Amino acid sequence: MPYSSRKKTRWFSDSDADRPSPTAAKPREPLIDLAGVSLRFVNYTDKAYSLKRAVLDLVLRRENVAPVEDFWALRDISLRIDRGERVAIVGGNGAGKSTLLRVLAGIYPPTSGTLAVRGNVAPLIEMGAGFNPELSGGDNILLNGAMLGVPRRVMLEKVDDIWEFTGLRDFADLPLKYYSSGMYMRLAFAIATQIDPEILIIDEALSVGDAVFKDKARGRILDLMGRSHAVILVSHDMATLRELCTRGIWLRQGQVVADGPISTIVDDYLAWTFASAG
Ligand SMILES: Nc1ncnc2c1ncn2[C@@H]1O[C@H](COP(=O)(O)OP(=O)(O)OP(=O)(O)O)[C@@H](O)[C@H]1O
Repeated sequence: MPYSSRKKTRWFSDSDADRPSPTAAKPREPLIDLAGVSLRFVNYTDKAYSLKRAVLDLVLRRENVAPVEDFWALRDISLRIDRGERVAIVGGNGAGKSTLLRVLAGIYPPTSGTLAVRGNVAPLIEMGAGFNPELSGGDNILLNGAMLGVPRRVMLEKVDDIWEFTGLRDFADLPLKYYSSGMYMRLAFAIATQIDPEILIIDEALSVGDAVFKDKARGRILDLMGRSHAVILVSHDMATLRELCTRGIWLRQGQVVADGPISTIVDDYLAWTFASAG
């Protein structure tokens, strides 16, 4: 993935990895380091801003005339994730969880602050976003593989596994536009998980497909988690987070309100949720 060109993102070098930790007896190896990361979305809020006015602005070369409203989805986030950690991000709707994952995956560059990442990142986010509905399932496997940076030769070796896993081999030549949404997600999931990630980022991907496929998908995610050096997981399923994660980070309105052992964070978050609901 061509993340190295992204602004404000520093990628650790191998020499960083070799450097002994000056403090800890058992060195902790940082894989992700965020310092003061904030992210601003610019929302165009003026409902009266019409196409006609946009054309006039263009013709008259008027700039920035549509009123905009800044929205800070992440505010001053500093955190470090070490090798071996399995981190859950919890928080209510709109707290900034998915946005934080996208920053970690290099999809959104921070507006301010710095992000350093060591290792290749596999985001199970927006799976199938690069699919072409006009192409067959088979062609989409190769296309998606290329987008994930997997060489065609390697992807060809995986095709059989992908069809086996999805159970959709009979539909390999069918254009994707004729797949049901469940079939589409199965294929997207199978392709996205044909990778060998160092850092695994998962956004609510534990509930893909029908009951049978869900079990298979979960098994595959557990397998990937076992092979990854660090995992960052977003889910509203607190029981799953307790089971799979070691550490929790609680986000509220784009800020970290608590960071600690998973059981403490889930307990505190649930207590706060019920207290604020009642
Ligand atoms: N592309 C965007 N443009 C403008 N605002 C956005 C954009 N993406 C997200 N937001 C806003 O940023 C805030 C955080 O969104 P985000 O999707 O990160 O929340 P979340 O914690 O993942 O929520 P949920 O649990 O509902 O999925 C929300 O207020 C959302 O409306």
